[in-house]
Amino acid sequence: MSFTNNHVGFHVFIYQAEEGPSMNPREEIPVTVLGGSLGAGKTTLLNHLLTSAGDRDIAVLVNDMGSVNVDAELVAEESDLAVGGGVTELSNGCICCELQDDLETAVVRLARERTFDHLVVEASGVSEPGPVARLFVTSRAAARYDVAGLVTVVDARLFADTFVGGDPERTVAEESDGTTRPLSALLVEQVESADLVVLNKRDLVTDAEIAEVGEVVEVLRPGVDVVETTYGEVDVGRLLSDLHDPDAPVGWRAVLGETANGHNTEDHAHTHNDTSHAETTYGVTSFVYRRRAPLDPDGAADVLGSLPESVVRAKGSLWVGGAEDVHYTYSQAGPSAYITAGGPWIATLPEFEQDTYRRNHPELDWHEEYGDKRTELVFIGHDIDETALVETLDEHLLEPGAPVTDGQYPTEAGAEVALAEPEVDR
Ligand SMILES: Nc1nc2c(ncn2[C@@H]2O[C@H](COP(=O)(O)OP(=O)(O)OP(=O)(O)O)[C@@H](O)[C@H]2O)c(=O)[nH]1
Repeated sequence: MSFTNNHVGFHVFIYQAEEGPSMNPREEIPVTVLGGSLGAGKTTLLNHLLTSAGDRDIAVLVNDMGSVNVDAELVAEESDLAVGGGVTELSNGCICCELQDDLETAVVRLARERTFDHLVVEASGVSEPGPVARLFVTSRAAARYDVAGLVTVVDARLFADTFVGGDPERTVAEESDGTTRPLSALLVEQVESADLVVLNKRDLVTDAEIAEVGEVVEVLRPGVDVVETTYGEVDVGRLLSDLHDPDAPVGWRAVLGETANGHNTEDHAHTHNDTSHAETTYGVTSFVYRRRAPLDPDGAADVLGSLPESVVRAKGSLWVGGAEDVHYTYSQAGPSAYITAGGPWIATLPEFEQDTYRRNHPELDWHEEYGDKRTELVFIGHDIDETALVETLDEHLLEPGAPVTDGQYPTEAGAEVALAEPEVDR
């Protein structure tokens, strides 16, 4: 079976086992959200899933935009051939006409109209699975569904080339509507939100490369389940099992000593005004740079916009000279680095607001003089020359309140400055 149409929206395929659905219709339906960069092997994995579904009735929802159309055909076609007509399209082949991109309406309606054991949603190429999964927790869909897992399919070859000293063929992730994001940032964020990481294209990397990729994945998302596959041949039971842990640690937060909700898990008194080290995990190292002083904006841009290649991931809070009220955040993943203006530091709020905030956030690392204002950056990578990096950053520290004449960053909340961006695909 194949079909073509020019609608934008979602396609749903339901693989119906011969015995019919086995679940109680009133139970919440488990949802697995499948993410991964363009070409990582999501469609290949979906085809494997549908051909190995056994007695499960699985609904697969794929984002139908431009090139993804072809994927929809592939899923239908291949599964059709392999399982003998078990895959059917919902609502005359396309539910997009009235629903457009309204995934929420689509899944609520799907649960009402059809009975199936498990929903698999393919998140589109440049998105992270997290926001799609949140839909099943916070919207009307929450009543009918339960998130079973966020699965990220990683192109192991591309990941190795991007983070393990290679030379990536692609550096920018592009959606069919023309939206682009640095591929490195996307790869990191997709791993950081995963419950299960499928390291696909195992055949294209050496044993040493896959070991290094595994190390980086582990430090980005400590304790995450990892499975290595070729052509997406993952154990279906494992893929669809209940894997989701909303409190699972994110690497950079763990290095800071924070939980998934941003709360500190330890007393940092001993690390004030100094760098602190996390355990070395599998040879990938991480450390925190903490100072109770602002950085000069030009210097920060220079250093943080051209970190050594040994740094895979850096993230944290910036106190910037000349914009002393604004809590900036910094985020780097491989060759991309951004500074974003956040809200005000708590220390700049009226006193009663500070008190209320601090009562509600007793874990907030508060300095007698500077409150929460701090420069606090986590660096994760391979054999980073920590001493050199710390010295360079220290050279750009300013006295709190020192005047800054140039190099200002925008101060309105949400404003972003790109310090480093990868070149568009060669
Ligand atoms: N060598 C190798 N190729 C693979 C593997 N898995 C998938 N491929 C190939 O990689 C290409 C992309 O695979 P897809 O499954 O279409 O990837 P995708 O993530 O669905 O891609 P988009 O839908 O474009 O985001 C195809 O040519 C697959 O045949 C693998 O394990 N090894």
